[in-house]
Amino acid sequence: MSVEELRRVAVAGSAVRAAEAPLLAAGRGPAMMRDAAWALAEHAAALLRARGPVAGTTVAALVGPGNNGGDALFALAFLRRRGVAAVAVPVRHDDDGAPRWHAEGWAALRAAGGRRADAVPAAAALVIDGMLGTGFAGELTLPPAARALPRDAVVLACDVPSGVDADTGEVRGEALRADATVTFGALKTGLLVGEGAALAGEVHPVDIGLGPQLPTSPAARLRLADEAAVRAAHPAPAPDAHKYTRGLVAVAAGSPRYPGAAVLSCSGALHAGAGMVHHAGPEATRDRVLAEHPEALVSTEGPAPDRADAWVAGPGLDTQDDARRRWEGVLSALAERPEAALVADASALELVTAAQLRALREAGTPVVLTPHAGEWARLRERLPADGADAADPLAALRAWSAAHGATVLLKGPRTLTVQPDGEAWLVADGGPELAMGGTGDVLAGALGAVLAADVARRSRARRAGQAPGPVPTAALAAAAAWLHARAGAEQARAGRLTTRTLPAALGAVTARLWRAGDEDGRTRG
Ligand SMILES: NC(=O)C1=CN([C@@H]2O[C@H](COP(=O)(O)OP(=O)(O)OC[C@H]3O[C@@H](n4cnc5c(N)ncnc54)[C@H](OP(=O)(O)O)[C@@H]3O)[C@@H](O)[C@H]2O)[C@@H](O)CC1
Ligand SMILES: [K+]
Repeated sequence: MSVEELRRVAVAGSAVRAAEAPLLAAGRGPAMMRDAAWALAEHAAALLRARGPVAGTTVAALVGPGNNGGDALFALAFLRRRGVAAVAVPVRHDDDGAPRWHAEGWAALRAAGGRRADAVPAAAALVIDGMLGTGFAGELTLPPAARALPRDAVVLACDVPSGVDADTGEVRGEALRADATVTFGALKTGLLVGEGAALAGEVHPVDIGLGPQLPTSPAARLRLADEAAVRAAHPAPAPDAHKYTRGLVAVAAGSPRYPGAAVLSCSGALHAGAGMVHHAGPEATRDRVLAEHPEALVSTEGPAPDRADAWVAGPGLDTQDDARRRWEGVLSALAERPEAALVADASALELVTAAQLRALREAGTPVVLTPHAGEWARLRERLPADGADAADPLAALRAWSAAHGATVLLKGPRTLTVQPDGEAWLVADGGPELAMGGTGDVLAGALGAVLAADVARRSRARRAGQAPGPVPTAALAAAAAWLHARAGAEQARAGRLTTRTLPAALGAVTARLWRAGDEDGRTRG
């Protein structure tokens, strides 16, 4: 893994340990620890500098029995040389009361003029959490010194907030919340998902030379969506584009009971760059869609099946009425053009069956299901899969996606997308501004646009005699979620609070993505 990739790819804490093992056996342990401790001290100094002068402050560390504590002790020794009063607080003791901690680390700190104490001094401007790292197993009961920290203490976690499972982000007992985490070797999945994400604060990966040893298989990595990845998944239209080469999105959404969903889904698709949107629905929703978007096509059944590049099905369908008929209509259309993609959202998540997913998989149709947490729980209950009830959110998604052959986009403040071969993406940019009715309808539409553009590009490549390769469904879904999250942030910045203006913000974000790509001289799709 390149240093650049270290910022964009996370692996399990246990994978980092496995990568360290051969280097430890080769005697590189002390050098790696020095690199880790140096980086930890640099980040600590940066945190102090943000608040005032570094020299003259007090920094304390809670120090555990293993190498995590060793990192913290060496970091204190480095800080001591910058004029910091460095205090080590051991949290484990032998029967005779002596601290159980990294002996060389303590020797280095003592030689640098640091001291030991039983509790974090009230004067500490910063507390380093060096209690437990990747060697943690089971559950943690916080030691008294950690429990006694003032609520407003600034905490910098060494590698992992103690008590967090670095593989899964689970906290089984107690854990210490951090303001920031400096993590060594690679970003660790447990810092980005589950409770770990909420406890780690800002996460800073540090290269300690493990790159070539880290796993490369998609199922062992979690990739972070960023602008470059999103532009690669959803590039600007080619200069010779016309409306069909940009992708036609068919939208089976909305009902007389929930007409707004049709409008919002169509808006989402149009503002994320669809060449054409065709709304399939009853008169009541068709009229509303046309009133908002005169450029949309509307009909009862949707476009001719060979025309649609992606179907968006589910938002605002009325399960009391004709939702099932409309859903089955979408599946029949897809059966006639299996290379078109399907977004199953909202009501479609209640309707879809295991047999339908199997048929879609066998036909080669890219499928993205878009549950939020509640819908995800119901989906797993209704359509079980071995391993899909794991407490580890990523493992559960991977198990379900592999079993049912569909990509899942799990919505939340941190959205995860996982495809059947285990490739997984994280979109960490979402904020509370998107926790509102209707934002999911916009996302479903945007996802339709991103998938349709990809399907249209592939059709063009096939016509040109090229083999376009497998559909990177999880990356495409992450791209849509990223655009949507950025649109939410844009809304918040502009002081707008209703979902009605979200599609326009999405349009601005998409246009900016494409314009910046032009300026970078990147190729077009
Ligand atoms: N090796 C290197 O050169 C490098 C290592 N690096 C650093 O080392 C860290 C990993 O170090 P590590 O393997 O020593 O494990 P670590 O996280 O310190 O904890 C182990 C101790 O925890 C204890 N313990 C376990 N569970 C517990 C529980 N539930 N409740 C209470 N205690 C529990 C257990 O003690 P036991 O209970 O078994 O007596 C064991 O002794 C890694 O995160 C990174 O910071 C980097 O600097 C890169 C170079
Ligand atoms: K720690």
